[in-house]
Parts: sequence; structure tokens; C-alpha cells
Amino acid sequence: MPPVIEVRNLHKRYDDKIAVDDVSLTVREGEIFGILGPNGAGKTTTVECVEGLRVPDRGEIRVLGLDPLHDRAELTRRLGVQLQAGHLPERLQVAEALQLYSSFYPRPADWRALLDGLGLADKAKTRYAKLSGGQKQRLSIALALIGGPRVAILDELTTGLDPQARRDTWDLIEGVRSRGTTIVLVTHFMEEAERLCDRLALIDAGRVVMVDTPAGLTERARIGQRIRFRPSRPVDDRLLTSLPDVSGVTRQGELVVVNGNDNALNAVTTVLARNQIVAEQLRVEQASLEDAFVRLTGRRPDGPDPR
Ligand SMILES: Nc1ncnc2c1ncn2[C@@H]1O[C@H](COP(=O)(O)OP(=O)(O)OP(=O)(O)O)[C@@H](O)[C@H]1O
Repeated sequence: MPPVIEVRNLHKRYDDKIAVDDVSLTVREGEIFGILGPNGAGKTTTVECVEGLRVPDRGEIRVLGLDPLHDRAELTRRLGVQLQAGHLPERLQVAEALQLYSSFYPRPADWRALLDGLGLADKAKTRYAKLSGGQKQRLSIALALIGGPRVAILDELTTGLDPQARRDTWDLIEGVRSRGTTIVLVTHFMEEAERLCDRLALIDAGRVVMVDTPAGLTERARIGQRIRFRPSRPVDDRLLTSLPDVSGVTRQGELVVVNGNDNALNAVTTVLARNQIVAEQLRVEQASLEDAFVRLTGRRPDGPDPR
């Protein structure tokens, strides 16, 4: 089956600023594909090129076999795009907006069900200007999905939503995917990426650092476990760093912090026992996608791009 989205060697600069520097990626039918990266990494520029909203300097893009620039009209019918808040007339009511957008498509989705799923059912008669920021955000998701698109591109899906609305939105997106829509999600929320995405492209400074499943990215950053304990008597770091399953040892006051793969706990407790050292207050944390992100890019997901 041909990929739903194929991006090859995409380049885009703004004046002297290189925003996208040779990005290639492939999105498969029916998956939720995440584009993850710090602020300014080039995520939005990449998806705007895919949507046909920006003209690349170089590279090739196909969406459902179509060229986003030359086949724009055809693609608009099959692609759902979440636009930023503030693009609707202030006096338009929520239901009117959805009915208007429905009329653009041959087989629109059920807008009442969308409103329900997004917790906006009681806002159908509310004017756009009277909606809160989070409600406008949810309406923009509904409008992206109203055409029953084959592919939906959602940029900062749940930014500005409270935790409950965020979880409801995730459920809605999973439902949309289970009915066959392929979804591209631009995000810097780790929890969202981990919960929703089948695969992720980690983008940093305009380049794809890695593409993998959330678990695969964590594994490839080689930070399986973090173990903390207070040794019953002084322990030489070298005892631990010499273990092949251990990647690093640091200290936090009296605590020893060991990073290693999924076998590190076993290896550490064995070597301590052999040396008659008891690991008191022992705690084991599984590394998160956020740990992997920091390890792979050297910065936090919501941190600025230093270029
Ligand atoms: N219209 C523009 N003119 C000039 N520079 C731009 C323009 N749009 C984006 N940039 C710059 O290009 C780089 C990539 O921006 P882009 O918005 O694609 O990143 P992003 O990963 O989506 O970031 P964020 O998470 O902050 O939205 C940034 O350094 C940004 O400042």
C-alpha cells in the first residue's frame, strides 16, 4: 500500500533562517503519526508545506498521491487541517460554523457527534466571540474533522485545554482513527505523544533526529531504567560504571542515581550484594519519552531552539 504522506528531502528557509533542513518522512495508512520537537524545530513549517500552505524551496511531497501545490483543490476535499483560533466571524454561532463547513464536503461527518465528543454540545447556539480559548480550540478540531477527511493534520491539538478536555480530545481522536482516518499530530506534549502516537518523528533544528514508536525512541535513547538508593556504606562509582547494563552514575546528596537498561536493577543489586552493601530506600523509575527527548536533542521539549 503506498504511504498516505511522503515527504522527501524537504528544505525551507525564511530569509537567512533555515527552518527545515532536509526532512524526509513517511506516514502510513491508518496510523497516528506524531511530529515532536522543541519550539522552533520546524514542525509547523513542515506540515504547512504538506498542507500546501507554504512553498518548499526544495523537496518532494505527496499526500494521498497528490501534489499539495498543484492538486490543491482535490486535496482540500480529503485533508482536514486544524486552523489556528481566531479565523471565524465573531457573530457566527458554533452550529452555523459547522453547518457551513459541512456544506463544503460531499460526505461530511455528523457535526452533532463531533460537538458531543468534544464537550461542546451545549455551545451549539453560542457565538464564536463568546467562546473561551479552550472552546475555540475544540471548535477548530471539530472543523478539521467535519469533512470526514482521509487524513487530518492537527497542530498543537490540545494546547490551552484543561486536563479533562485534553483527555476527552484524545478519546475523540482515537475514535476518529478507528474509523479509518490517518492522523498527523504536531505536539510538544510528551504525554500526548506517548498516549496517542503509533510512531513519532523527533525533529530538532530542522532535521529528523529519529522516527520510531514512543517505546522504541525511549529504548534507542538507551535510558531504560533509573535506580536511586542510599548505600548502607560508601560505594565506589566504578563498581557500578563497570557493569555493561549501566550507562551512568550520579549522586544526589546521600543517594546514588544509576541509569541503565532494563537489566540494570538486576545487575546493580547483584554487585551490591556481592560487596555486602545494602541498597536502602531503593526506587526504580522507568525512563519516559521525555527523558529520551532530552537525551536525543540535549534540550527539553518546551525549550527554545538556541539557533
Ligand atoms: N514566517 C516566518 N518568517 C521567518 N521565520 C519564520 C517564519 N515562520 C517560522 N520561522 C522560523 O523558522 C523556524 C521554524 O519555525 P516553525 O514554526 O516551523 O517551528 P515549530 O517547530 O513549529 O515551533 P513551535 O513549536 O514554536 O511552533 C523558527 O526558528 C521560526 O522562528
